[in-house]
Amino acid sequence: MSDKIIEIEDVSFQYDYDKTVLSHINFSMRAGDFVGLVGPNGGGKTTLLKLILGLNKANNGTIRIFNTPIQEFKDKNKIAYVSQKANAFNRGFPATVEEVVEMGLTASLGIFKRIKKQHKLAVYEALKKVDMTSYAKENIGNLSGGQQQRVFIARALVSEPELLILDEPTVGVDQQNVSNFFDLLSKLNQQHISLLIVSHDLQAIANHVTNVFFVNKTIQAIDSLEDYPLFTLGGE
Ligand SMILES: Nc1ncnc2c1ncn2[C@@H]1O[C@H](COP(=O)(O)OP(=O)(O)OP(=O)(O)O)[C@@H](O)[C@H]1O
Repeated sequence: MSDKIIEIEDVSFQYDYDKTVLSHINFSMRAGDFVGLVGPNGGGKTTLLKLILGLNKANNGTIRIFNTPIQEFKDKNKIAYVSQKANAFNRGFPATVEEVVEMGLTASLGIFKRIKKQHKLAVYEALKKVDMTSYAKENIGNLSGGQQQRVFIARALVSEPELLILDEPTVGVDQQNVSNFFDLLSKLNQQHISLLIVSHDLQAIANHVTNVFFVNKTIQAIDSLEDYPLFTLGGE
């Protein structure tokens, strides 16, 4: 059995019949990889993530997730997704950090199940992994963008996924915290969580990931980000 956790072969995708967003994509990722996807705005990065998550359905080609054809893949707990702008809570949002992380257990618990002691422990462990235990009782809306993003990672980690998918998690986060955030991702990667991340933070990508791919309708593995001028990548 292959150790590839994602295998995409010759996949194309269109939202509208006259506009191909992704064309003949071949891509794979192995357990333990930390993969970065870069490319211009509108190049199809989020669309590709949604294909992998089963939220978009490919027009052609095949996708295998953890060695299973995507149509048959049911083990949703193996993958966690932190979407773009997940950190858009305003100050008045009535939930504590702890409660937000508990939401990550809803898929396995069902919404009306009581949170038991072992679930509280899982929430605490997840917060520990992102260095946020001291904020457990804080209102989520009172946290900075970078802190909120850590809480979302904790919410994603609480179900113990093997693959964490992140779509531009550092939008609106200042440079110092971007660097700290990527350090955290590297730490998780060392703890055997595979990571697939879309980001415009090219420097952070260059410093942390194991493989980088350039997505702009097609996909291409790249060895050095210096091969691509910043404006082509839509960098900030
Ligand atoms: N639900 C949708 N319906 C129709 N077209 C869409 C939809 N979502 C995205 N698109 C189009 O598909 C193309 C790719 O969008 P996508 O969001 O995947 O790009 P991206 O590389 O993630 O961009 P960005 O870096 O700006 O987030 C764009 O032209 C976009 O307008």
